[in-house]
Amino acid sequence: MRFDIITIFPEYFTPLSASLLGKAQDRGLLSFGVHDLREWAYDRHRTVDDTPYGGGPGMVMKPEPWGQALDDVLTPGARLVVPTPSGRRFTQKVAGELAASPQLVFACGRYEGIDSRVMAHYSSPSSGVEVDELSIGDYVLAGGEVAVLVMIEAVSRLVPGVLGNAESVSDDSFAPGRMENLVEGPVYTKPPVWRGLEVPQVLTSGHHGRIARWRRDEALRRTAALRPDLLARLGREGLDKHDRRL
Ligand SMILES: COC(=O)c1ccnc(N)c1
Repeated sequence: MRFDIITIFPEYFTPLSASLLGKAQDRGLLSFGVHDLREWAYDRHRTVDDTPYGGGPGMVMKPEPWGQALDDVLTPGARLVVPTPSGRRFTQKVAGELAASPQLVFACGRYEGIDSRVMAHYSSPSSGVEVDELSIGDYVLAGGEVAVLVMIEAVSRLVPGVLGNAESVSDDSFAPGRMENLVEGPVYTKPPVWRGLEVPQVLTSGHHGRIARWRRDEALRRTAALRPDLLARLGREGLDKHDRRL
């Protein structure tokens, strides 16, 4: 899977060569291209922004450099992702959708945002590109770069082979299927007792059926306590025949 990022702060993306993502690159599972938008700003001062039409504070990113950059970077079938607080919510489900794309191109906006004609241009059916304006939560950042790091990490771990065999995404919080609209329960490792606190006995019973039931109960309990909004979405169809007794 190919990720391309267009930004005026390419240095934000040095973490991509670290840990999980670095190893996945070495194994050829993922590839990243980080591009400085100013490479496509052809005026003497390499200008990428200007004052907003209609007045108001701040600056808006000019369409010309973005159009040149995106024409060069986008390939057929790519998805153009524009991180913005006004976008649709980025969720585990959306991450799964994006993980199916051959190429994701992220346009990192700064200032008051990117001239809206850029998204309109690439949203037209003739562009052959799908445009997603996505938000990682209800708050505003100085630029889209941090949001892109969040989305790249959430998406790339879903790409087959990126996580080791020992790790599975199917039991993650929010994972489609049994965990959709649920958060995971508590986890434990050695030592068996720590500062007088013991590991729940069921987890050392070796009884896999009971352990799975306990984990499901704890996920429901934790979701009810911390994310009642998710539990409301779970509905009757999201519960299995044993859940009703909770
Ligand atoms: C400039 O981008 C943002 O402020 C942003 C992007 C994605 N999600 C957000 N919640 C904010």
